[in-house]
Amino acid sequence: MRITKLTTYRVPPRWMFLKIETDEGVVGWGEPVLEGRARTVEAAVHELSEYLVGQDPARINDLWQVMYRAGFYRGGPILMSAIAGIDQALWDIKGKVMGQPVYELLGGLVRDKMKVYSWVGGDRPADIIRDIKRLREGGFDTFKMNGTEELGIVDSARKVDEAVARIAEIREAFGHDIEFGIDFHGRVAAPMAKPLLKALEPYRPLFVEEPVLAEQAEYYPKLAEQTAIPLAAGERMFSRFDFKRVFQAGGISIVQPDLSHAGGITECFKIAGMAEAHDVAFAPHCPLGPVALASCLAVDFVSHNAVLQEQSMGIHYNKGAELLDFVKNKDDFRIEDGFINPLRKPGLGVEIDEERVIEASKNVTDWRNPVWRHADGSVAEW
Ligand SMILES: O=C(O)[C@H](O)[C@@H](O)[C@@H](O)[C@H](O)CO
Ligand SMILES: [Mg+2]
Repeated sequence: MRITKLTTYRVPPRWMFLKIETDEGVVGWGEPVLEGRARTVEAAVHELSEYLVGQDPARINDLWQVMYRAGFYRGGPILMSAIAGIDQALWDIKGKVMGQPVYELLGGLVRDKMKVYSWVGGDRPADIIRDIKRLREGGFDTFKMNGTEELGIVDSARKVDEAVARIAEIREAFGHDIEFGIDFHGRVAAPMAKPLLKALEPYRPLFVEEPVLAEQAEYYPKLAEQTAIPLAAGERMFSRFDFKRVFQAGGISIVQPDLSHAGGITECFKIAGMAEAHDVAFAPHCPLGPVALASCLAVDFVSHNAVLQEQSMGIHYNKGAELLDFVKNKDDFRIEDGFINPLRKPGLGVEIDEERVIEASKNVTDWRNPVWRHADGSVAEW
């Protein structure tokens, strides 16, 4: 079998799908995208396609190594997102050729269902109580929310109190009948992470995500020393080589690589194994589309230390399209009591509605995250 064509489709809300065709008619789908940089990743995919066309799609490991190593420069969000989507599509092809879901090719199920969580409260964490009440009716009991709005490198006790009051209100309303992660979203600098974690401690969140930015990873073990709250990070780390330093330094209890940013199934399966060796939980980041989610699930269902899966149904980013709008087999993604079942169809288990994808790709705006500024006009982490 030979790869014959790679076609990319940028679609709302901010995703990109990749279709890889072969000379035997088997087609694989991937989701190579970096939120806000879809066109850049698209260019990287098409640069890589110069090598890929004519190659045997079955040789995923060799193709991965060539894409990672043979361009001299390596790693980082753009290239690793391009590789991720191509890798996903190659696994989709392999599964379809062998008539098996990808998780079977990776050794079979370690669990019967996977716990998922839902975002609440949006960019500026408001209306959280309302969102939680609504989602609980849908069977969710685990959530994630932003911890703060703009926050200065050093900021006031009042800002800390505002952030904590929101969490106190949630515990007041729901007690420990629900669990939630708090995403600091890179908005909290090291000087403020300490007081914020200390003030949040009594409310026992399930985890705090990106307690500081990935480029400040040396603070993870220091922050972990001062708090019992499990710390999570990973959406802005892009390969085993990024994660290995975090495992060596310690401090992170949950790693959250993104299957569409960290080299795909081939790479994230290895990251999950590295995490297990360090007694670290695996909880893939996935505020994206259905192929990204299916790729997460393929690794979740074969990883003993997979604990929680992010999914984007109802997320504040999904303006213009929802998670399953481009999927024919919507029912396979049904979430019951906060769990999702394995996608049992061959390959990734996603039947893409190609006509709808093509239609949506004709008139797509380029999503950009907002540029936030502090009161003094300086740039604020979003
Ligand atoms: O945890 C999450 O989902 C992420 O922090 C998410 O909010 C960002 O990755 C966003 O998608 C970037 O544009
Ligand atoms: Mg996050």
